[in-house]
Amino acid sequence: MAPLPPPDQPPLDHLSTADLRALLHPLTIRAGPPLRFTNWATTFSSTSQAVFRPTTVEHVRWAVELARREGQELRAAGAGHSPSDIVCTGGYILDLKGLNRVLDVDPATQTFHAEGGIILRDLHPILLEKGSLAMSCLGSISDQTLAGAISTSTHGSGVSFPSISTCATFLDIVLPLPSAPVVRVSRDPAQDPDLFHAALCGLGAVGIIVGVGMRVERAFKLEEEVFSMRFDEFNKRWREIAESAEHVRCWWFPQVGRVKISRLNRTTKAITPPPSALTTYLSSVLLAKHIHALVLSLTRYIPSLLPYHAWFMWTFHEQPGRADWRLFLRGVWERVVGRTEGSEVWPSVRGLEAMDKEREKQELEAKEEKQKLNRPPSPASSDIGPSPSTSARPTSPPFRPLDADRPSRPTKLPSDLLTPPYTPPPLSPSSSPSRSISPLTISSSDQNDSEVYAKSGRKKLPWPILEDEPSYRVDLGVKIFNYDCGFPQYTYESCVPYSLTGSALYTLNAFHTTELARPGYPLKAHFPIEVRWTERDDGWLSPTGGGRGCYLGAIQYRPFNLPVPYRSYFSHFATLLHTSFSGKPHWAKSHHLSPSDLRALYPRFDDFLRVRERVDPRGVLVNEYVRRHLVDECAAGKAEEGKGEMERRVRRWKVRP
Ligand SMILES: O=C1O[C@H](CO)[C@@H](O)[C@@H]1O
Repeated sequence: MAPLPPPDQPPLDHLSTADLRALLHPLTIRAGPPLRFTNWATTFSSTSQAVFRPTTVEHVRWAVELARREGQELRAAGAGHSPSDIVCTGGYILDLKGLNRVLDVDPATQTFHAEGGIILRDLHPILLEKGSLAMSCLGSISDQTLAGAISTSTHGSGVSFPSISTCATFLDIVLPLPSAPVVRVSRDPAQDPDLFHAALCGLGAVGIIVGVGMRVERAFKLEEEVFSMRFDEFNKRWREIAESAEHVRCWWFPQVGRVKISRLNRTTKAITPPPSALTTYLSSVLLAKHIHALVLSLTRYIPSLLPYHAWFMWTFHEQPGRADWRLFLRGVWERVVGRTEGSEVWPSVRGLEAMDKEREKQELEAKEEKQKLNRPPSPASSDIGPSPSTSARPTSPPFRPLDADRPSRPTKLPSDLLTPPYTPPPLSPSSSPSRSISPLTISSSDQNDSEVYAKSGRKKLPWPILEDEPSYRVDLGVKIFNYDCGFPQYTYESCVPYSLTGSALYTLNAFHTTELARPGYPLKAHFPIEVRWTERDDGWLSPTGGGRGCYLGAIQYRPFNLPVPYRSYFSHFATLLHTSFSGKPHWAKSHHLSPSDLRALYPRFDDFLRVRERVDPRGVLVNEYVRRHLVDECAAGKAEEGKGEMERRVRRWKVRP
């Protein structure tokens, strides 16, 4: 392990525990609300002994050393966004948000070095101002800290874009070893690459990430095209769609049988004017927040309203075409007569038989796919390999690239990102996928582009690919990647191998459609289901560490912060994806897999545990989350007993509901 330069880390042995406490005193909170950690979704909270608010790496070392000497549990807290108990502890919490400096931005190598506690939202403007740089891919929000996003393998969407942590070039980590050393780790064989690969999705269990070196790209604008499709068409043509743009993300409304698709490409076109303040208020605040929350709170008592509400929100808020009451009324009518457009699986006996047959076929495919997973990956392919069904399926005409009539643009990152085993691209500006654009100035060629776009961009594409007008907008990358995720929510997300996307979607649709047909809609599922694709990466515990993947995410909103039923729905959703498709849960989202379940999914699971034991032999960083999912089969066993665990947790730290 390569320690940082010695002046940064004098040994701590000369300090007694009392000295450490005295040094930490001004940074310590021992009373009041901050002692109660609550995550963003207000779904998990814990009361700790003390919260430390370090502003320097030295402060972090003192806190880590104190916890190690006292035998206290210590967990790093970032922005608290994770909808899980990953941070919860009755011991010490290290609130890293004060460790938020950007130490270096280098436009020449397109890299930066920042402290781990910086929130992504605060990092973006600094990268832009200091180096005209931007992160290559982001998820739907930038509310997480840099270290938090790395530690949980936070992802965006794009078949050529791996998770955020893959862009890390080095990490500075404080270890809970004697004297709390700070080490710099990287892919370099001299810089403990094992610890680096463990820390790329380290779940706060392999040290405290205080510094991050990261590869970025020249700041860019994105053009977004939004259109919608019937689910069955989407289910057949998902691969064409996923590979048709740099970033593609989809929101599926199972109650409506349609999918909203957003395709993003880098562009030099002019930024499009935002909608008026009134339109934004009516659509994004009044409708998407207040009315949505009001109806969802009613559906806690009358769940049969949910499918109608899905049609309402689809018609008036989500679908890219013009809002039209007739569309909503058609949805209501279809619901009344018991059929949902866009689904090939009708809830009739005939439909259910067909569904069972197809299900058997899917299971067989999944089995074959699982067997393939156990074989070493072929060096020629970046995903697990095409499934027999998907490769033999092209019954429809090829998906027409939506910008066929537009100037061509780069669509992929360098091919060395796609070839396993993963080796990071050299940090030379010439290897960057980006182009020299200034996002803040609109050149005359931008204006020309804009005219071309205005003339050719709004063509209606042929039935049945597009039934409504696509909509377009251009803005800075970050403003397009991120969007308002509404209000607090329970979420569950699972990553299935890329080639199983179609089968997994089919199975989920069969499940939703069957449940939709049951009187009173006991499934009580909200909407939408998010569908996003991510390239293979090299984190040992990254869900896409073994190959390109498709993330499928369910959301149950908490209107006005009220609890809603979600366990039964998420448990079906999770079990379907885990058992039939080797689905790996997103680590930041609450799940029930035990160490042995996870060992079967991750070939480097035991390597991770070995590294963990090496850097944290006293288990300072082991909280209940880490025990349950990584190190203690017994803790997980108790969790699987079901309610027992939940009740115990409610006593130790209140879980709502
Ligand atoms: O991935 C996701 O991020 C947002 C915010 O947590 C959530 O809506 C979605 O599942």
